[in-house]
Amino acid sequence: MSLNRISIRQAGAADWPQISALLAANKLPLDAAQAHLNHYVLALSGSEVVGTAGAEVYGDIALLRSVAVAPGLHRQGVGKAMVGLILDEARRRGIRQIYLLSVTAPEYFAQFGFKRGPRELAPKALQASAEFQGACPSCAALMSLTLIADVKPRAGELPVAVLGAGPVGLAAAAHLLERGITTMILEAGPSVGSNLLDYGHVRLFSPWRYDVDAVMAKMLAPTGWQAPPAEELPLAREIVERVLQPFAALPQVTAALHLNTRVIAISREGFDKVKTVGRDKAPFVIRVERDGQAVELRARAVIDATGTWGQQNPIGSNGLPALGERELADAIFYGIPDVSGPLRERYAGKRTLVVGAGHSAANALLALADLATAEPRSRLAWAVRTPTLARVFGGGDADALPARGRLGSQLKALRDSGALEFFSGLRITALKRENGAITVEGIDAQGQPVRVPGIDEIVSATGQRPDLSLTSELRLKLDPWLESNEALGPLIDPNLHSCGTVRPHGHRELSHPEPGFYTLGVKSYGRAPTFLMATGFEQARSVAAALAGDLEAADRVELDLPETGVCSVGAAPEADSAGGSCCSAGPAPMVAAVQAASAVPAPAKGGCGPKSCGTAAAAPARCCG
Ligand SMILES: CC(=O)SCCNC(=O)CCNC(=O)[C@H](O)C(C)(C)COP(=O)(O)OP(=O)(O)OC[C@H]1O[C@@H](n2cnc3c(N)ncnc32)[C@H](O)[C@@H]1OP(=O)(O)O
Repeated sequence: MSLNRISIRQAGAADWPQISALLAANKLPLDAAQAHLNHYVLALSGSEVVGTAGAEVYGDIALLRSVAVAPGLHRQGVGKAMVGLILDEARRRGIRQIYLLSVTAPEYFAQFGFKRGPRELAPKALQASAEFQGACPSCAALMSLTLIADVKPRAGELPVAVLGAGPVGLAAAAHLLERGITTMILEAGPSVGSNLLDYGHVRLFSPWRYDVDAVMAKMLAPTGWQAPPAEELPLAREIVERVLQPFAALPQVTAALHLNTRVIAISREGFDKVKTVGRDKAPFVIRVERDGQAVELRARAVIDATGTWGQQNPIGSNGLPALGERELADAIFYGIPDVSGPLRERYAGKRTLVVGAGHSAANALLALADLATAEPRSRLAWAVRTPTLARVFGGGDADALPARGRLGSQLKALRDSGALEFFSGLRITALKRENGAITVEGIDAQGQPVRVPGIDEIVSATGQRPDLSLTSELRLKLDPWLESNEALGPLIDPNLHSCGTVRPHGHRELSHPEPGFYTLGVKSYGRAPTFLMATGFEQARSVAAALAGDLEAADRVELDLPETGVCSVGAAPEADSAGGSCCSAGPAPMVAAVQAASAVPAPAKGGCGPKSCGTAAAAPARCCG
């Protein structure tokens, strides 16, 4: 930023001598300022510091202080530019309220919207700060400015609740906010993208261009956010770091986002599932657990984008936990363990059985194979329920997502190399602890009993299923076996399709007999393992348009998904939802986005005034600020 020949930049530790000289010349306190320099900005004329402003940040509140401009440059907009910058950065950081103490310039700060208030009402964190503890005199006026208002819907206008702050939930929130719809995002985890972070080490096979929702990108653009390289493949955690966290830091998103808020159940106010008359007018009631307390929130519509990651399928081939599975839980990892990172010791030198035929299993097997190379005592076994492996190995070079094709080809090469014991057509029925190891029991493709003794660890990559307990009091229409939205079932049934192309679909397919309730994202596919993040973004666009009453846009669904290269005509060889088939792009883990480095904007920077009381006209000896 430059005002004629004045430039403004963030302060650094090396700037302290010039900053302290300017503050002292303006009789502003130095106490504790140096500790907050990372939230200070400077105005420079050449290399000379001619202005400064700073903030002390305490969670989601801040104290503006140290606003000073060299006398020869007063009233040229330097102060305004610095304060404006600090307020913008504070909003971006999610600071809800900013305070200041000033003796000389309350009227000056009033032009930014700061209002005076009783000093006793300042939050405790500020009361404990150096300025409140004596650096500013007791007569300094307390002023405050609300940067992010709490989401309180206007009378009669309840928010739309988005359940889940993963990529699709946040995309839905982006589309709703863009349309001016009051939105409330409820996320069980402590961070946005909590599920993605669970397998953050996994490289996804969809390049960035499929992994960033267009409206999220549009909302991020004014912050200086840079889209990641379109053709690069992200790690799962990079999607969180490079897209979801910067998006969540936008003030309007921060204001709508409730972390650590687990949805327990959803119903309609005053209506159980049976009662019909007037049902469509009744608000939704969302029961959540927050800080150990059950709380009920109201919403005019609900978008369930909670995914399926929290509900891992069991190992038993009949969909029930294998006999003994629960008792052996400490030796079973459900998902994709980070064997080259924190879990290396758990698997090094062990005999590990991977169960599952999807991309998650492939990732786990390839990582364990690398570990076995480094730790030759490690041994690897792989069990799949299907006797036919064409879909497991995927379309290779014919796959429109090269990384997805490569994953299948690498897995085939590993199997062909003999580096692993391979059990195809194994339907696991029981797990037992025998002689200090696990014995796996099952039936082979010919119906003959199979026993695999001597397993130390099991990685279960058998896919996920939706948690339907949240919605048991709502009227949903689900596919009887996929538990997907009913209308999507025939489009994605792995018994019928071996192909990744899903007909474009939107709000109509995603709605239920329960008016105002939509299932989006991986959960809309139920147990079908073929969901792509890009599908979810289009779902979000269509549903937000429908909720805004823009049916023309809502019905104009457009979806261009990459082919798998293993499309077959007619029925697929065998349905096997275990851990994501090679249809489409597999479960969310394998599908999403890019690589990292936090794109979260730099923290806010920002001061009290003279250190003693008196009127400004009397030019007090100590200013505050
Ligand atoms: C929270 C704290 O930091 S409190 C400490 C405040 N700082 C001080 O007291 C140090 C001495 N003062 C200064 O350094 C400067 O005068 C500042 C920082 C208050 C203002 O910076 P400047 O760059 O001169 O102001 P800027 O150009 O941004 O704004 C000018 C406008 O504010 C108004 N203004 C400037 N100072 C004051 C003031 N003390 N009270 C009321 N209005 C003021 C001017 O009338 C002008 O309005 P206009 O544009 O309509 O003419």
